[in-house]
Amino acid sequence: MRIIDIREVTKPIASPIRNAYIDFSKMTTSLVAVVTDVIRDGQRVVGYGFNSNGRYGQGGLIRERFADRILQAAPESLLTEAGDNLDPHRIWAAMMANEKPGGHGERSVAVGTIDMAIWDAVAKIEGKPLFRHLAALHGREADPRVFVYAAGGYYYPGKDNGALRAEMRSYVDRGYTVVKMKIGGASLDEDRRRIEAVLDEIGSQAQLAVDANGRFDLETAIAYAKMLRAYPLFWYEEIGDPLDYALQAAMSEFYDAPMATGENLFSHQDARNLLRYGGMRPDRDYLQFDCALSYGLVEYLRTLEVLRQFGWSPARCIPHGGHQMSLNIAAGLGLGGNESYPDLFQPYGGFPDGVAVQDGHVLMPELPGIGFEGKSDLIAQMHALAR
Ligand SMILES: O=C([O-])CC(=O)C(=O)O
Ligand SMILES: [Mg+2]
Repeated sequence: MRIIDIREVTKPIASPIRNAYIDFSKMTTSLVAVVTDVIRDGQRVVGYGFNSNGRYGQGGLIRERFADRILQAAPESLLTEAGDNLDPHRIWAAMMANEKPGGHGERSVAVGTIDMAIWDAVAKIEGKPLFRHLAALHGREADPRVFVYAAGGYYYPGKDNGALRAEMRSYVDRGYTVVKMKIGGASLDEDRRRIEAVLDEIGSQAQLAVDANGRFDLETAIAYAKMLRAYPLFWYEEIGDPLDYALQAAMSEFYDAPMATGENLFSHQDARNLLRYGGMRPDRDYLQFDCALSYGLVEYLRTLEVLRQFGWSPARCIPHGGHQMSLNIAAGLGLGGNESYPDLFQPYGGFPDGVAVQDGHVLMPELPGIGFEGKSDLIAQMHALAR
């Protein structure tokens, strides 16, 4: 059993949207295929991965460092002890040979993308959905019913509050019970009007989360906290710079209701610093680490271990990114749910065809691997790369 090829291509996921920090007019993602020599049900096993959204394609790093290290390793050194499957942990170690610690820049995205494809292949070789395989590995009961929330509410050229209301209404009509919108890309007064418009639209049918995308300094963060605490928000997200743990810690004095952060922390060491120094509260706050951006599931398992050491439940994790990989981790390892972007970043995000949101939850279908084969627009792109 061996990996015979790793292919990658950069794909556009551009749209005219803007958050408080960036626009997505040139956004891309890397799509990766890990081709094995294993045959299951008459088909070659190929694992697929991509890197969520927000960090652009990582083809240079994948081509120049990480894919070659896997392809050049002795094939048997990448297998489980029993030799009956690929071992994601050993493959991870091969990828990270000769990489210094710290400075967790975007190599974590390149590694996370390949890691997703490896786990897809592993679960296909097992002939199981990844969430069932993960639950079995960890001696847990899988729960195929996963909470999802609808992320959107971006700043958009020409979009007024009427269009924002219509967008949020459409999420509620599609079964979501929590919706999210951007803040910090307009004045505080304008954001207040946007929030009030959305709250008026969704009424008691759903709750609203707001996301500042790391834009605020402490003074602005506090000014917004004083405005926001008048509303019954689901969470106040990524308030200041992702690495400014002192700012995050200070916010707990000004904001009692739930806060969320972590989508731009890319290692278990950074996650640990957040828990050590960020004043996050395990009884109400949420952690949004996205494995696709942060060295993959092999590293995410280390992050979950850090959480355990600090007294946090995995149920406080609702990852960023809206991809099926995190859905599987949620269903298999008991995360609190997953993000979803009903109208963005297609075909990469979302659910297998026919999976509908009901009462804010989806039911995972029983597809081998991550489940990409169940999403026709996505698997068409994947098959074009390798099959
Ligand atoms: O706008 C983005 O970069 C995405 C984001 O923060 C989120 O989904 O929470
Ligand atoms: Mg965010």
